[in-house]
Amino acid sequence: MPVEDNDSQVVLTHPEDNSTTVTILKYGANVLSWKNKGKEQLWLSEGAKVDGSKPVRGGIPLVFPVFGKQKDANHPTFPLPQHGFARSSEWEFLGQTSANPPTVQFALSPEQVSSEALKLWGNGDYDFTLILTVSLELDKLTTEIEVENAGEKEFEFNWLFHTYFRVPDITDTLVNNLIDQKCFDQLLAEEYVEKSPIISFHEEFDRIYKKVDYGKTFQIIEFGKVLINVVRKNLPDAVVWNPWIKKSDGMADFLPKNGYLNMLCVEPGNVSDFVKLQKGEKWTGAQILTVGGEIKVQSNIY
Ligand SMILES: O=P(O)(O)OC[C@H]1O[C@H](O)[C@H](O)[C@@H](O)[C@@H]1O
Repeated sequence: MPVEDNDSQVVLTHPEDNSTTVTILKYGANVLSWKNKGKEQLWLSEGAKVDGSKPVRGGIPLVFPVFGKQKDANHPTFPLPQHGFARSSEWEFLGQTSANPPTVQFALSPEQVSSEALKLWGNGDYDFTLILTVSLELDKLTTEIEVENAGEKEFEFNWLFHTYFRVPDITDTLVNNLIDQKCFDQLLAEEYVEKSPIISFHEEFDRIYKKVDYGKTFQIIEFGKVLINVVRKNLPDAVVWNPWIKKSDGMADFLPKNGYLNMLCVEPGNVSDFVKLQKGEKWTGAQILTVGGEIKVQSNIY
């Protein structure tokens, strides 16, 4: 069975390799697991709630319509909770759109969002349709989002795939191709230009890399081997995050407590500004994740 629809989850299995699978929770349309040839690629907290009682800690949470907590009291996203409501709403499973590569779609529109949450965004005056498409290939997972303004009123939103990758040891993990990119360091609350040719992790890390050329591939590397390549379509920004000891200790659903050693978030999105959609307009963005391959060194001139 290439696609199984259980009550709360949808499981895709690659027709040519039954150890290549992806599991998606309908709540949040949160990818919980991506196994490539038997090897798990994503980190999911052992304390993650998958019963719809709170957003999932791990996998690929979906961030919409705001990233983080809005500071501008005049912006319509200001009343929303951190990272919006897409990750805490039950999405509708639309079904399978292709058998090979196995591909499925999920939808979110105001009917699926709690009326309390809806009211927190533009007084509930916005109408929208979100379609998430998840496609599983050998050595490759693609997640694509389409946002449509289905109402009368223009709205603005952020989008982000908050992808938690599983890594053997964060202290041996590197990320390349962010040199010379503008970034906002959320810990220092300062903007500067990244000068490291390759990023390493020795403490809490929380940076928003802004408007990075689409030709750039971010590679997660360990001991000279590429674990994952992250390619973006129409998602200019990337958040890189590891909570380290103190921050993960403060998150009740972050388990085991030393789990920060085995995870790294590289999160493609549109968060440094808002996407604006007029009535009837559509916008799409995607992340394309592939396993392995050669190291690519890309400066700003390549
Ligand atoms: O705890 P959450 O609401 O899931 O947010 C988890 C993290 O998301 C992003 O990566 C932000 O850059 C972090 O500042 C935040 O801590």
